Amino acid sequence: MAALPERGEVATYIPPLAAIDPRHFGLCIVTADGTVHMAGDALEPFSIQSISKVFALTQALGKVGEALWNRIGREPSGTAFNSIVQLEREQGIPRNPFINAGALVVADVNLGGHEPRVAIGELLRFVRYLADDDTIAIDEAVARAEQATGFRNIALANYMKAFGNIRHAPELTLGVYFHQCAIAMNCRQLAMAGRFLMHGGRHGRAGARVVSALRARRINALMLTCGHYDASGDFAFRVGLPGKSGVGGGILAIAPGRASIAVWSPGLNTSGNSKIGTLALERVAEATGWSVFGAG
Ligand SMILES: NC(=O)CC[C@H](N)C(=O)O
Repeated sequence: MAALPERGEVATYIPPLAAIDPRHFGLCIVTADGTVHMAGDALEPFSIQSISKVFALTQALGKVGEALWNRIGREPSGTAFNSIVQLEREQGIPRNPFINAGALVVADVNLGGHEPRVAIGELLRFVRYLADDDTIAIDEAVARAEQATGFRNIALANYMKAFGNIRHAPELTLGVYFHQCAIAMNCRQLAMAGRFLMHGGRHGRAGARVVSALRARRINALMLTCGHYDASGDFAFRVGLPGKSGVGGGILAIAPGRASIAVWSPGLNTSGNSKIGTLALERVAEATGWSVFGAG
């Protein structure tokens, strides 16, 4: 699937993602007053993949609070999303919650001694609540494919288990992780779900509190510094907003106080982030002046 190299290449290591047409493009911007702007395939569902790490992190912080940081760092890794190299030197403590190793520890926290389906159901309900949309569902074919081919993730979970930083049987923790990555959403649903991060932790501008303002600020900070793996610096340089990508080609970006933005284009750059999605966000930031670093 390298027919359109200027759009990047779709992820092929998860078989159902290899079959997605790279010509898709969708964009949804929800502004602070609740106005929804959409373009292209904004209502077409796609696999949110690592964007789920934002919602799972929020869930885990709700369960164990700041104690989470005893098991996960808050520094950019400078390595690929699925890298294992730092874990040996750093005693099984992942650099941050957005690389796969960190997200597996988050999944382990969310599992919390229950059956995987309890943790998965809880996350799905949380995402549906955030998006105000009960139709959001898990694509079971994607979850099964990841379970069958996710050897790197299986290695990461087992390696961290050896350090005692995975508390459950690794296959249970992996089950939670694979299912959260397989949540299917469209750009509109995703932008709606990101509103709490634009509104300082509130569901809408005057809505119920989802998390404290401090927690929302910190999640945004982690998205800015770690949301695009070893390309997080480049994303901050080009777009200037907290953002989280997924290998399904989606990106959720937050302009605090101004907008929640979701973009989807399945072709990826070499760091596994949507190539055209990043470009589109760069253009949106340029056109609107939205940036956490000041307009320009
Ligand atoms: N960057 C991503 O979106 C990676 C998520 C994917 N499920 C994986 O574990 O490899």
